Amino acid sequence: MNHRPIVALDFPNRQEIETFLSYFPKEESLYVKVGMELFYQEGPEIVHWLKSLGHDIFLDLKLHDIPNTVESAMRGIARLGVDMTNVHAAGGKRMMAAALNGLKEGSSDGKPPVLIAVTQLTSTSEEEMHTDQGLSCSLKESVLHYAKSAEISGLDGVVCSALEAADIKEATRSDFVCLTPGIRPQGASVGDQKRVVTPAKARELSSSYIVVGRPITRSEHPYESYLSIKKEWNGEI
Ligand SMILES: O=c1ccn([C@@H]2O[C@H](COP(=O)(O)O)[C@@H](O)[C@H]2O)c(=O)[nH]1
Repeated sequence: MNHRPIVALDFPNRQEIETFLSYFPKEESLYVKVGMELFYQEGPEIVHWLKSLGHDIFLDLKLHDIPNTVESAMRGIARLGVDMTNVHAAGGKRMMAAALNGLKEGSSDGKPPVLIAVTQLTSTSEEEMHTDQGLSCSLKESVLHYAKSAEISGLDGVVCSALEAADIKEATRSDFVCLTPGIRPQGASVGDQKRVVTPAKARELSSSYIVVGRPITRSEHPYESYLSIKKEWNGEI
């Protein structure tokens, strides 16, 4: 197994990314996450630049709007040539189907990016879900409900905590993707995350991809931290 953790490039500008990437060997092809912070500052050019360096891109903009708006936005995202992107499952089945349609229409090579849906953010606890969202079911039930909705809408998978991945895999088709942020090596600071799992545990619990930000980006030795997390994720330590 040689799976790369997806590195969340949560930086405010390209200059800070250049500094961060200078810790990595030039030939190391990474799978990186471009999120709102970076994309809203630097725009689509940041995607083109990262691709030109040989990196794979997960564009994490978590779209959530009326179906027509999301469909049009996804047409543009497909033209950027990213590898994976996402919406919020809470936008509903019609919105998710429209997102998929937009991606298909926008991809000139007939290979649209992988499309996944956020179920419950990994920074949300069960208690917060009850009070903030007014839901009375368990968090796991809510996540499973959103995962099934995403599958029915034709999406490739979901964003969830690794804590829910095994149940989702059981309830969906065999190649359904469970991309799991909220990853923390043993003893690392949890920050604002609530449903956290170590890289080794995420592997055990059937995550398809792990997304890791601060344990790598805020490390004094980013490349060493990346390699150590990658090894743990691949079951090598
Ligand atoms: O439910 C979600 C969805 C997305 N994220 C994103 O993943 C990274 C995690 O960063 P850490 O620094 O490792 O906490 C971040 O970019 C989030 O936007 C998530 O954490 N949870």
